Amino acid sequence: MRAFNEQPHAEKAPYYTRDHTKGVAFASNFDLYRSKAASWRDTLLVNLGPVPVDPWSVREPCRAPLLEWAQEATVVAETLMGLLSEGLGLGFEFLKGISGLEGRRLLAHYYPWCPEPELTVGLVGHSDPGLLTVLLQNQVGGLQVLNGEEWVDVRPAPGELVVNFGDLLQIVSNEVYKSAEHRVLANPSKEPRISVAMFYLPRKNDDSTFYGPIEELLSPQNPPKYRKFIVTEFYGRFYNKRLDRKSLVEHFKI
Ligand SMILES: O=C(O)CCC(=O)C(=O)O
Ligand SMILES: [Fe+2]
Repeated sequence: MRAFNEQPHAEKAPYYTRDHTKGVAFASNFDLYRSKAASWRDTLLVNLGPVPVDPWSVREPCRAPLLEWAQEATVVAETLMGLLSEGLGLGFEFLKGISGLEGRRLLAHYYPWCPEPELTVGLVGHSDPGLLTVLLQNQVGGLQVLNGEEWVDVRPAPGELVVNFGDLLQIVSNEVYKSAEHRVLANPSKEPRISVAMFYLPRKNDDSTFYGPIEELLSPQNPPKYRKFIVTEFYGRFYNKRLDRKSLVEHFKI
Protein backbone atom coordinates (compact mmCIF):
# COMPACT_ATOMS: atom_id res chain seq x y z
CA MET A 1 0.00 0.00 0.00
CA ARG A 2 2.86 2.29 0.79
CA ALA A 3 4.40 1.63 -2.61
CA PHE A 4 1.07 2.29 -4.32
CA ASN A 5 0.51 5.60 -2.54
CA GLU A 6 4.05 6.81 -3.01
CA GLN A 7 4.04 6.33 -6.79
CA PRO A 8 4.14 9.45 -8.96
CA HIS A 9 0.79 11.19 -9.38
CA ALA A 10 0.46 10.01 -13.01
CA GLU A 11 0.52 6.35 -11.96
CA LYS A 12 -2.33 6.83 -9.50
CA ALA A 13 -4.40 9.22 -11.60
CA PRO A 14 -6.28 6.47 -13.54
CA TYR A 15 -7.86 5.41 -10.24
CA TYR A 16 -9.03 8.84 -9.13
CA THR A 17 -12.82 8.78 -8.81
CA ARG A 18 -15.44 9.58 -6.19
CA ASP A 19 -17.75 6.91 -7.64
CA HIS A 20 -17.68 4.25 -4.94
CA THR A 21 -19.73 1.84 -7.07
CA LYS A 22 -16.78 1.35 -9.41
CA GLY A 23 -14.68 -1.77 -8.89
CA VAL A 24 -11.70 0.26 -7.79
CA ALA A 25 -11.62 3.90 -6.67
CA PHE A 26 -8.87 6.05 -5.22
CA ALA A 27 -9.74 9.34 -3.51
CA SER A 28 -9.28 11.33 -0.38
CA ASN A 29 -12.34 11.51 1.94
CA PHE A 30 -15.40 9.97 0.27
CA ASP A 31 -17.59 12.59 1.97
CA LEU A 32 -15.29 15.52 1.11
CA TYR A 33 -18.06 17.71 -0.32
CA ARG A 34 -20.47 16.96 2.52
CA SER A 35 -18.13 17.21 5.49
CA LYS A 36 -17.14 20.38 7.31
CA ALA A 37 -13.41 19.83 6.80
CA ALA A 38 -11.11 17.47 4.95
CA SER A 39 -9.48 14.62 6.84
CA TRP A 40 -5.80 13.83 6.35
CA ARG A 41 -5.78 10.62 4.34
CA ASP A 42 -6.17 8.94 0.96
CA THR A 43 -8.12 5.74 0.43
CA LEU A 44 -8.03 3.01 -2.17
CA LEU A 45 -11.39 1.26 -2.32
CA VAL A 46 -11.83 -2.16 -3.94
CA ASN A 47 -15.29 -3.71 -4.27
CA LEU A 48 -14.83 -7.46 -3.91
CA GLY A 49 -18.41 -8.66 -3.78
CA PRO A 50 -21.09 -9.53 -4.63
CA VAL A 51 -19.75 -8.54 -8.05
CA PRO A 52 -16.07 -9.35 -7.82
CA VAL A 53 -13.69 -6.81 -9.25
CA ASP A 54 -11.50 -7.93 -12.11
CA PRO A 55 -8.30 -8.55 -10.12
CA TRP A 56 -6.29 -7.08 -12.95
CA SER A 57 -7.94 -3.72 -12.45
CA VAL A 58 -5.98 -3.44 -9.18
CA ARG A 59 -2.56 -2.72 -10.50
CA GLU A 60 0.76 -3.74 -9.04
CA PRO A 61 2.38 -3.28 -6.59
CA CYS A 62 -0.54 -4.05 -4.32
CA ARG A 63 -2.72 -6.45 -6.32
CA ALA A 64 -1.57 -9.78 -4.91
CA PRO A 65 -1.16 -8.73 -1.25
CA LEU A 66 -4.55 -6.99 -1.16
CA LEU A 67 -6.44 -9.87 -2.71
CA GLU A 68 -4.71 -12.37 -0.45
CA TRP A 69 -5.49 -10.27 2.61
CA ALA A 70 -9.14 -10.05 1.54
CA GLN A 71 -9.36 -13.83 1.46
CA GLU A 72 -7.69 -14.31 4.83
CA ALA A 73 -9.82 -11.60 6.47
CA THR A 74 -12.94 -13.28 5.15
CA VAL A 75 -12.03 -16.55 6.88
CA VAL A 76 -11.76 -14.58 10.14
CA ALA A 77 -15.04 -12.76 9.49
CA GLU A 78 -16.85 -15.99 8.70
CA THR A 79 -15.75 -17.59 11.97
CA LEU A 80 -16.60 -14.49 14.00
CA MET A 81 -20.00 -14.16 12.38
CA GLY A 82 -20.73 -17.77 13.29
CA LEU A 83 -19.72 -17.21 16.93
CA LEU A 84 -21.71 -13.96 17.16
CA SER A 85 -24.67 -15.80 15.69
CA GLU A 86 -24.38 -18.52 18.33
CA GLY A 87 -24.06 -15.76 20.94
CA LEU A 88 -27.55 -14.67 19.92
CA GLY A 89 -28.81 -18.21 20.49
CA LEU A 90 -29.08 -18.78 16.76
CA GLY A 91 -27.28 -21.28 14.53
CA PHE A 92 -23.71 -20.73 13.36
CA GLU A 93 -24.88 -19.94 9.82
CA PHE A 94 -27.73 -17.57 10.73
CA LEU A 95 -25.98 -14.19 10.62
CA LYS A 96 -24.11 -15.13 7.50
CA GLY A 97 -27.46 -15.89 5.91
CA ILE A 98 -28.73 -12.36 6.61
CA SER A 99 -26.16 -10.35 4.84
CA GLY A 100 -23.80 -13.06 3.82
CA LEU A 101 -20.19 -12.39 3.32
CA GLU A 102 -21.01 -11.35 -0.20
CA GLY A 103 -20.98 -7.58 0.21
CA ARG A 104 -17.24 -7.33 0.62
CA ARG A 105 -15.44 -4.02 0.34
CA LEU A 106 -11.78 -3.38 1.00
CA LEU A 107 -10.57 0.07 2.06
CA ALA A 108 -6.84 0.66 2.20
CA HIS A 109 -6.04 3.93 3.97
CA TYR A 110 -2.83 5.93 3.79
CA TYR A 111 -2.40 8.66 6.41
CA PRO A 112 0.59 10.79 5.44
CA TRP A 113 2.50 12.97 7.88
CA CYS A 114 0.35 15.92 8.90
CA PRO A 115 2.36 19.02 9.82
CA GLU A 116 -0.44 20.47 11.98
CA PRO A 117 -2.20 17.39 13.38
CA GLU A 118 -4.12 19.35 16.00
CA LEU A 119 -6.09 21.15 13.27
CA THR A 120 -7.75 18.10 11.71
CA VAL A 121 -8.13 14.32 12.03
CA GLY A 122 -7.17 11.35 9.86
CA LEU A 123 -10.69 9.94 9.92
CA VAL A 124 -13.63 11.50 11.78
CA GLY A 125 -15.48 9.63 14.51
CA HIS A 126 -17.96 7.12 13.07
CA SER A 127 -19.25 3.59 13.30
CA ASP A 128 -18.93 1.25 10.32
CA PRO A 129 -22.15 0.58 8.42
CA GLY A 130 -22.08 -3.19 7.89
CA LEU A 131 -22.07 -6.25 10.10
CA LEU A 132 -18.35 -6.50 10.79
CA THR A 133 -15.07 -4.90 9.79
CA VAL A 134 -11.74 -6.71 10.05
CA LEU A 135 -8.83 -4.26 10.14
CA LEU A 136 -5.08 -4.52 9.97
CA GLN A 137 -2.99 -1.46 10.92
CA ASN A 138 0.73 -0.77 10.78
CA GLN A 139 2.75 0.29 13.81
CA VAL A 140 2.22 4.07 13.64
CA GLY A 141 -0.95 4.26 15.76
CA GLY A 142 -3.69 6.89 15.93
CA LEU A 143 -6.80 4.70 15.96
CA GLN A 144 -9.08 5.41 18.91
CA VAL A 145 -12.34 3.90 20.10
CA LEU A 146 -14.99 5.72 22.12
CA ASN A 147 -15.54 4.16 25.53
CA GLY A 148 -18.32 6.09 27.26
CA GLU A 149 -17.20 9.70 26.86
CA GLU A 150 -13.52 8.87 26.50
CA TRP A 151 -11.45 8.21 23.38
CA VAL A 152 -9.14 5.27 24.07
CA ASP A 153 -6.07 4.41 21.95
CA VAL A 154 -6.21 1.12 20.05
CA ARG A 155 -2.44 0.61 20.10
CA PRO A 156 -1.08 -1.53 17.28
CA ALA A 157 0.55 -4.82 18.19
CA PRO A 158 2.30 -7.04 15.63
CA GLY A 159 0.04 -9.69 14.14
CA GLU A 160 -3.07 -8.24 15.75
CA LEU A 161 -6.37 -7.62 13.97
CA VAL A 162 -8.99 -5.09 15.04
CA VAL A 163 -12.63 -6.10 14.63
CA ASN A 164 -15.37 -3.49 14.59
CA PHE A 165 -19.01 -4.34 15.11
CA GLY A 166 -21.01 -2.35 12.57
CA ASP A 167 -24.38 -0.58 12.60
CA LEU A 168 -26.15 -3.42 10.81
CA LEU A 169 -25.03 -5.84 13.53
CA GLN A 170 -26.45 -3.49 16.16
CA ILE A 171 -29.75 -3.32 14.28
CA VAL A 172 -30.24 -7.02 13.45
CA SER A 173 -29.23 -8.08 16.98
CA ASN A 174 -31.68 -5.52 18.40
CA GLU A 175 -28.76 -4.02 20.34
CA VAL A 176 -27.35 -7.20 21.85
CA TYR A 177 -24.23 -6.09 20.00
CA LYS A 178 -23.43 -2.38 19.74
CA SER A 179 -21.50 -0.80 16.91
CA ALA A 180 -18.18 0.72 17.94
CA GLU A 181 -17.55 4.42 17.42
CA HIS A 182 -13.96 5.05 16.39
CA ARG A 183 -11.73 7.64 14.74
CA VAL A 184 -8.15 8.11 13.59
CA LEU A 185 -6.04 11.10 14.65
CA ALA A 186 -4.08 13.01 12.02
CA ASN A 187 -0.66 11.42 11.73
CA PRO A 188 2.04 13.49 13.47
CA SER A 189 4.91 11.13 12.49
CA LYS A 190 6.99 11.19 9.31
CA GLU A 191 6.23 7.48 8.92
CA PRO A 192 2.90 7.08 7.08
CA ARG A 193 0.11 5.28 8.86
CA ILE A 194 -1.39 2.49 6.78
CA SER A 195 -4.45 0.39 7.49
CA VAL A 196 -6.40 -2.11 5.42
CA ALA A 197 -10.01 -2.79 6.37
CA MET A 198 -12.41 -5.41 5.04
CA PHE A 199 -16.07 -4.46 5.40
CA TYR A 200 -18.86 -7.04 5.36
CA LEU A 201 -21.91 -5.21 4.13
CA PRO A 202 -25.42 -5.99 2.95
CA ARG A 203 -25.72 -7.05 -0.68
CA LYS A 204 -26.46 -4.18 -3.01
CA ASN A 205 -29.16 -4.23 -5.70
CA ASP A 206 -31.31 -6.63 -3.71
CA ASP A 207 -34.40 -4.78 -2.62
CA SER A 208 -36.42 -7.94 -2.07
CA THR A 209 -34.80 -8.34 1.36
CA PHE A 210 -35.95 -6.37 4.38
CA TYR A 211 -33.36 -5.71 7.08
CA GLY A 212 -34.28 -5.13 10.70
CA PRO A 213 -34.09 -6.86 14.08
CA ILE A 214 -34.10 -10.67 13.69
CA GLU A 215 -37.65 -11.93 14.33
CA GLU A 216 -36.42 -14.88 16.40
CA LEU A 217 -34.95 -12.47 18.96
CA LEU A 218 -38.13 -10.47 19.44
CA SER A 219 -40.82 -10.95 22.07
CA PRO A 220 -43.27 -8.72 23.97
CA GLN A 221 -40.46 -8.20 26.50
CA ASN A 222 -37.97 -7.45 23.74
CA PRO A 223 -39.79 -5.41 21.09
CA PRO A 224 -37.92 -4.23 17.99
CA LYS A 225 -35.81 -1.13 18.55
CA TYR A 226 -35.42 -0.50 14.82
CA ARG A 227 -37.79 -0.42 11.88
CA LYS A 228 -37.32 -2.47 8.75
CA PHE A 229 -35.70 -1.10 5.62
CA ILE A 230 -34.37 -2.15 2.26
CA VAL A 231 -30.79 -1.89 1.20
CA THR A 232 -31.34 1.06 -1.13
CA GLU A 233 -32.51 3.15 1.81
CA PHE A 234 -29.58 1.95 3.91
CA TYR A 235 -26.94 2.92 1.39
CA GLY A 236 -28.82 6.06 0.32
CA ARG A 237 -28.75 7.26 3.90
CA PHE A 238 -25.09 6.36 4.40
CA TYR A 239 -23.79 8.04 1.26
CA ASN A 240 -25.91 11.17 1.41
CA LYS A 241 -24.66 12.29 4.75
CA ARG A 242 -21.19 13.04 5.93
CA LEU A 243 -19.44 10.53 8.12
CA ASP A 244 -20.74 11.42 11.57
CA ARG A 245 -20.88 9.46 14.76
CA LYS A 246 -23.68 6.87 14.85
CA SER A 247 -26.34 8.67 12.83
CA LEU A 248 -27.14 5.65 10.65
CA VAL A 249 -28.54 3.59 13.54
CA GLU A 250 -30.32 6.65 14.88
CA HIS A 251 -32.07 7.04 11.53
CA PHE A 252 -33.69 3.60 11.74
CA LYS A 253 -34.51 3.72 15.45
CA ILE A 254 -38.18 3.35 16.34
O1 LIG B 1 -7.56 3.40 9.57
C1 LIG B 1 -8.11 2.84 10.51
O2 LIG B 1 -7.50 2.26 11.40
C2 LIG B 1 -9.61 2.88 10.63
C3 LIG B 1 -10.32 2.78 9.33
C4 LIG B 1 -11.79 2.87 9.51
O3 LIG B 1 -12.30 3.09 10.58
C5 LIG B 1 -12.69 2.71 8.37
O4 LIG B 1 -12.23 2.51 7.24
O5 LIG B 1 -13.91 2.74 8.58
FE1 LIG C 1 -14.37 2.65 10.52
